[in-house]
Amino acid sequence: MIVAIDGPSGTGKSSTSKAVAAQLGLSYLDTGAQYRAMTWWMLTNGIDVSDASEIAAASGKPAIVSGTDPEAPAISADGADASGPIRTQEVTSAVSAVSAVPEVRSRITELQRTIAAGAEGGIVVEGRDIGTTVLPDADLKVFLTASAEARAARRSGELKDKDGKAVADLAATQQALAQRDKADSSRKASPLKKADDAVEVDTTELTLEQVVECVVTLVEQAAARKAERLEKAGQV
Ligand SMILES: Nc1ncnc2c1ncn2[C@@H]1O[C@H](COP(=O)(O)OP(=O)(O)OP(=O)(O)O)[C@@H](O)[C@H]1O
Ligand SMILES: Nc1ccn([C@@H]2O[C@H](COP(=O)(O)O)[C@@H](O)[C@H]2O)c(=O)n1
Repeated sequence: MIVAIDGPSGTGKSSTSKAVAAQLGLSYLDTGAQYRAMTWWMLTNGIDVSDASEIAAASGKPAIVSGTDPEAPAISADGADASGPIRTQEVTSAVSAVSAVPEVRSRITELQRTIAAGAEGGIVVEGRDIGTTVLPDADLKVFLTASAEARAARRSGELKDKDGKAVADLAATQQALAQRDKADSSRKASPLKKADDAVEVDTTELTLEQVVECVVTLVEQAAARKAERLEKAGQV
């Protein structure tokens, strides 16, 4: 089973994909982490991330390696653990500019296809263009959405001070999410977009557990349809 989960920022792609993969014994690939690792490597290696030609020229240099265990996702750039640094504000602010460069996308798309092809027991791949470009023949495509307010509340709820009090400014968080979505949806190369054959799940009013249950059911139904098709074709 190849499952593609796409959607805008903060809709629950990572949390849902990890939980679905863990529950169904599938591998898991966080493609946003790959773009973030490329961005982190560029920032720490003196690449001017406002210059698309400099980004393009450097895009083939770092070795980006992703783990696919949903219980322990891992990402490294040139052998250095990138899982902490890729979540900094500096990387989040620069990643859309880096990921818009076609040379970056073709390099990372190739990595993603190689990983998906090697995942013998099946894989859940989450990102922005998995159903449209990276894995257009996925067995199931899901497009997660949620209102701008719900997404901002979820994201700002993650940032707490030492006493556990939320510290993020909700309006600023909402604006930052909107800006990133606009950049990701309006770029020329493989923009964020729902695939025509994707199932849209609006998570605004759902708990994470309900979203996971819904996607697990969709995967099971897609697996049953695939088994039936293969049986009819005499391949099992
Ligand atoms: N249905 C839900 N209800 C409430 N909170 C949720 C729900 N789904 C996810 N969350 C929470 O929202 C936050 C964002 O989720 P997550 O990181 O999975 O989103 P994402 O779509 O992968 O975001 P990004 O694209 O920015 O990486 C997390 O704190 C997560 O626990
Ligand atoms: N398939 C993808 C996945 C991600 N991106 C870019 O990476 C950024 C970070 O993604 P997160 O899911 O970790 O927030 C995202 O804003 C995109 O710019 C992408 O282009 N394609």
